[in-house]
Amino acid sequence: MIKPKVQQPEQHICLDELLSGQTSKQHPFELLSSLCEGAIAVDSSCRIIWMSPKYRQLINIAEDEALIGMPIEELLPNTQLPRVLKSGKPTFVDLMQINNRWCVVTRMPLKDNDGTVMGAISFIFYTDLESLRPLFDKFTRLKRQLEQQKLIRPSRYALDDLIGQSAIIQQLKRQARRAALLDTTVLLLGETGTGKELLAQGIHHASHRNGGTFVGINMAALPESLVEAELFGAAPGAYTGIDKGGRKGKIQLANGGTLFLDEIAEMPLTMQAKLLRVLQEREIEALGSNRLEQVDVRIIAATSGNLKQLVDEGKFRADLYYRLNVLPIRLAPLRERKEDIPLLCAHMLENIQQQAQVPALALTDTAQQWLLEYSWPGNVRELHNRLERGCVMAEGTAIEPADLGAFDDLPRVDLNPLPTNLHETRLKLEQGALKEALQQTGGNKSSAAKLLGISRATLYERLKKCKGK
Ligand SMILES: Nc1ncnc2c1ncn2[C@@H]1O[C@H](COP(=O)(O)OP(=O)(O)OP(=O)(O)O)[C@@H](O)[C@H]1O
Repeated sequence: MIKPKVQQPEQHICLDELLSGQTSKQHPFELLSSLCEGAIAVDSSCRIIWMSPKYRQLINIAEDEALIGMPIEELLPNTQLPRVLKSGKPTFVDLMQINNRWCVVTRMPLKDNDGTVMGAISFIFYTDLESLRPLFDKFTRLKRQLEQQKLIRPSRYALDDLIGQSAIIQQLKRQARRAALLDTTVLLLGETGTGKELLAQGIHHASHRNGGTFVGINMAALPESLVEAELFGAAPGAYTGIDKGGRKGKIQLANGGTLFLDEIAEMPLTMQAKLLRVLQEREIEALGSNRLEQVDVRIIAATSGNLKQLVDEGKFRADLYYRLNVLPIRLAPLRERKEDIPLLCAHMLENIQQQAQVPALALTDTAQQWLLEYSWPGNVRELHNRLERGCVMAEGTAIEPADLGAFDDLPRVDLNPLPTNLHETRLKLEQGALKEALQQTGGNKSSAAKLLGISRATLYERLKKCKGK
């Protein structure tokens, strides 16, 4: 059955009627002005054609200041009236901050009898938001929840996402699978960028807790004053700015799931005592509360430092260290498992090229060779960053060592034209020649040595000398 078309009432004001006063005996703009807390109208080019006295007061504009004809965006940079003009559609209820006061605003297009948009008008209906308090409270609560959700890092990775064929990676995966079954506290030890967070997510994913939440928090990124409320939550009224219902901490948010404490060595000593109670008693006490709450979380902690040494120096609680160190798992640096580099590169290049929608770029043989020779202080994260850089910098169809930043840490050659120490000058010239030769040969050390007329061994020795400078 064909439904009859329902005519929607047009939601706009007819400008001709408005300006000719046909809508009322009173001047139409005066009528509008009396209905609300302020109103402003613009023409089709977004210039002000009228403003009510109350609106002037609201934005602190003197009565005699001439504003007619001025582009509205010069006066109110955040105005939404241009949008209404463009779309020809009204916005009925919007919140807008004018002079630090929240206002409820309604905006309507002004149309002529043919329906052509000739301008737009904005009405401020409320400046006292007390009557809207419940709506406002709900808005604030939802906004805060959203912010908290953003802080919760969802478990996006499974153990299969850990790339590598080396015996080290295979063993790491086996250890992680066993840890996932055991539900005990795990301590991940490894340099920056070795994949500690990735592994923590993988363990959560493979555990019976995978229906719960994975909550990650980086202790190094939190100011000390916020650690307690962030981790343990805060009772209502614990300090100003806390919601009526109090605030949940990360431990509560991870209830039933896994809490990942990254850079645990940075945790302040006072908080270490509270964390110990979580591990021993499985209970927490929110900031400003004297009530204990039971929690069921699995803790995975991680550090790139030496926790044992911190214990010996009195900077980390020994009892907490032993509680965390139940199942330590070491993640080897990339330089100890270089055989994983080709596979990692293949996966990463595919991802980068897919995401950036750029044509496929391969690595030249010399670039591959350089990747295997480099020491990778930033580990897998650095590998990813260098490949991303390579994809951006490559000029031809393949990525050269220079595109990966291979020669960045060779010192810059800056020759002083004035006579100076002969030894220094010779060294600088030598550095320049080495850098130039490597760049010309795309990083191929044998070719560079040939070009310079020295042996490969001498080239290595000179390079070492340059880096030491
Ligand atoms: N074996 C791997 N396979 C695939 N990607 C990896 C691997 N290891 C690390 N990565 C990637 O490298 C980046 C760094 O990993 P992650 O953040 O887990 O390291 P981290 O050890 O927690 O670093 P930090 O100590 O600096 O926080 C991430 O993008 C991660 O996905």
